[in-house]
Amino acid sequence: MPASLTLAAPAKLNRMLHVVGRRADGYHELQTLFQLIDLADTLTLTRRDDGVIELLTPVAGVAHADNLVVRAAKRLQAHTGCRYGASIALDKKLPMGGGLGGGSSNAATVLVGLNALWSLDLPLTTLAELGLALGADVPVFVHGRSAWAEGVGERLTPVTLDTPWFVVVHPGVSVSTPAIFQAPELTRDTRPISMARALQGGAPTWRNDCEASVRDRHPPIAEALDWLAQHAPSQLTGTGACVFAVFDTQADAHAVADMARVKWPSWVTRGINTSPLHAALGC
Ligand SMILES: C[C@](O)(CO)[C@H](O)COP(=O)(O)OP(=O)(O)OC[C@H]1O[C@@H](n2ccc(N)nc2=O)[C@H](O)[C@@H]1O
Ligand SMILES: Nc1ncnc2c1ncn2[C@@H]1O[C@H](COP(=O)(O)OP(=O)(O)OP(=O)(O)O)[C@@H](O)[C@H]1O
Repeated sequence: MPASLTLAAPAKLNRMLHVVGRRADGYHELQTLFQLIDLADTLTLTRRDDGVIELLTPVAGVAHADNLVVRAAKRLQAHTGCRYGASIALDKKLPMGGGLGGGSSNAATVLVGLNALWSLDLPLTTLAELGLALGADVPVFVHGRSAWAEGVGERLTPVTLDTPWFVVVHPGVSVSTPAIFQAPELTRDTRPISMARALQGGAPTWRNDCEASVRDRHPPIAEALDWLAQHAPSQLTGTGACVFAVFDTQADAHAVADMARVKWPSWVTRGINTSPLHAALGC
C-alpha cells in the first residue's frame, strides 16, 4: 500500500424519500432510494507515523475538531488503537448542507481510505457501523452502491438503477435537517412499501415527504422546484436545499443547466451505481 491515496467522495440524490415513522429517540424511520452520482469531492490521505490527524484544508464555518473528516479518522483510530495518523487534504466541490450528503461521503471515504492506508482490513460492515454514529448517510457511502434504504438509512439493499443525466440546482439557502424533521406538519405515517413495489412504480411515482415542509419554510426552494418543473419533473434531495430533475440526454441536461445557472449554482451529473472510491481500491 502506498503512503498516500487520492480518493473520490461522491454525492447522492434521494430519488424518493418516505417518512414512515418516528423512533423513541426522535430519529425518523425512512424509506429512501439513494442514487450515487458522479459529482464528487476529492480527498488525499497521507499516512503519518506520529499518530496525529490533521486536516490540511480547513472548511469555512466548520471547526477542525467538528469536521466529519477529522471525526471519522479519530473514530477509526480509537476503535482500532492504530498508531498511525494522517494528513488529509479535502478538495471540496459539493455544496455543504445541500442534501447531497457531502460531509457524510467525506467521512466514508476517510473510513474506507484509512482502513486501506493503515492496513486495518476491517470489513465494510464494521466501517459502516462506525460511520453511522457520524451521520445517517455515512453507511451508504461506505458500502459504495446505489441502494434502497430503511431504518434511518442504515438498512441497505444494493439496487441497480437507471443512470440518467441530472440537473442539480442549489437555490442558495441552507436548510436545517433537524428543523424539518421536527416540523409539526411533517407527515410521518406514509405506509411502508416493499422495495420491489417502489422500483416497479419507477420515477413517476417517486416523491419526497419532506418537500411540502421545505417548500413552506424556504420560498427560494419552492421557486427553484417550480422553475425546474417547467423542463422536467423536479424533486428535492434529502431535506434540501438542492433540487434536481432527470433528463434523457446530456445535451438536454446542459441546455437546462445553462439557463438555471443565470440564477443559481447548477450542475450536470450522471447517476452511477457503484462508487469510484470502491473501484479505485478494488473493494
Ligand atoms: C434526510 C437524509 O438526507 C436522507 O438521505 C439523511 O437521512 C440526513 O442525514 P444527515 O444529514 O447525515 O443527518 P444526521 O446528521 O444523521 O441527522 C441530523 C438530524 O436530523 C434528524 N434526523 C435525521 C435522520 C433521520 N432519519 N431522522 C431524523 O430525525 C435528527 O434530528 C438528527 O439529529
Ligand atoms: N467535511 C465536511 N463537509 C461538509 N460538511 C461538513 C463537513 N464536516 C462537517 N460538516 C458539517 O455538516 C453539515 C452537513 O453537511 P453535508 O454537506 O453533509 O450536508 P448535506 O449535503 O445536507 O447532507 P445530508 O444529505 O446527509 O443531509 C455542514 O453544514 C457542516 O456544518
